[in-house]
Amino acid sequence: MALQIRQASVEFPAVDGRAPVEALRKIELSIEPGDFTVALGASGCGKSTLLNLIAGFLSPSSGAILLDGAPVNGPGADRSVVFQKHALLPWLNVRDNVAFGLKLQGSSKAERYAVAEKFIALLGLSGFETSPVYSLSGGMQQRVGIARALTCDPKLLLMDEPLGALDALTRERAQELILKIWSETEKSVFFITHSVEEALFMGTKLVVMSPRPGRIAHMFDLPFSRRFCDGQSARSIKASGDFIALREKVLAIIFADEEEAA
Ligand SMILES: Nc1ncnc2c1ncn2[C@@H]1O[C@H](COP(=O)(O)OP(=O)(O)OP(=O)(O)O)[C@@H](O)[C@H]1O
Repeated sequence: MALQIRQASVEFPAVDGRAPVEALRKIELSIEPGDFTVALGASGCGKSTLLNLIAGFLSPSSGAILLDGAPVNGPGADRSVVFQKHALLPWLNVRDNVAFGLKLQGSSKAERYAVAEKFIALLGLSGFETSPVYSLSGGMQQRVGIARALTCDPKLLLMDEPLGALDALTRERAQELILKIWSETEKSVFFITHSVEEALFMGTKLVVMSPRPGRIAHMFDLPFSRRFCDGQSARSIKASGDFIALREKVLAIIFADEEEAA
């Protein structure tokens, strides 16, 4: 599934006497099958607005969002969203949370539990099927959220800072897990983060955005996630000279953009 964003702008109307907000200006971006596109940028530069456009939660004020050439008119089962706060249903156990999307689609209990089982295992949650989600750690709850997003077999997984609330060690493990799932399922991913290191490690394509108005300031093709999927360790990738050099380059760009915008 290919997604094209063509000259898309979003302006939020004036509310309570405040000026309208030009959240995105003329965004031009393509996501091809298998791409892992990461959006990085200062707070308020429009990353979540861009994700909401792709998800179909928002319509552009001008321009177009096309999925395989057809305009996106709203949310669809071909796109699933994972939020920073996992938005689980606290009164359901792990299995029923994971199977929830399929229930909404009308699958039988046997069908949805069979699919849920597969993703519970893929996310390393076997043995916790009947645990209430509130009894799990933050990292496990986030994995339940990712398993739930995967059960509907979306072509494009949209992740809005999914690892932002995790401690450093859990976050590194979750990064590796997401890359493993991405390479095994061959899905396309659109991933938002505030961490330059995470962005460089995870993405095949990096989109650096700048604020006021939100726009794409820079784009980079990245090799590191494919190296990880080919067997190189995450630590050795993050400690490599080309990774560190690009990290410093991207940091310098972001700081320069922020100074310019200030
Ligand atoms: N529903 C809304 N109504 C009005 N303004 C909005 C709305 N949603 C977002 N904005 C504004 O649009 C701009 C972009 O917001 P957005 O949440 O997309 O940025 P972001 O890059 O995701 O920020 P963060 O990294 O802090 O999550 C901000 O100035 C924000 O205040």
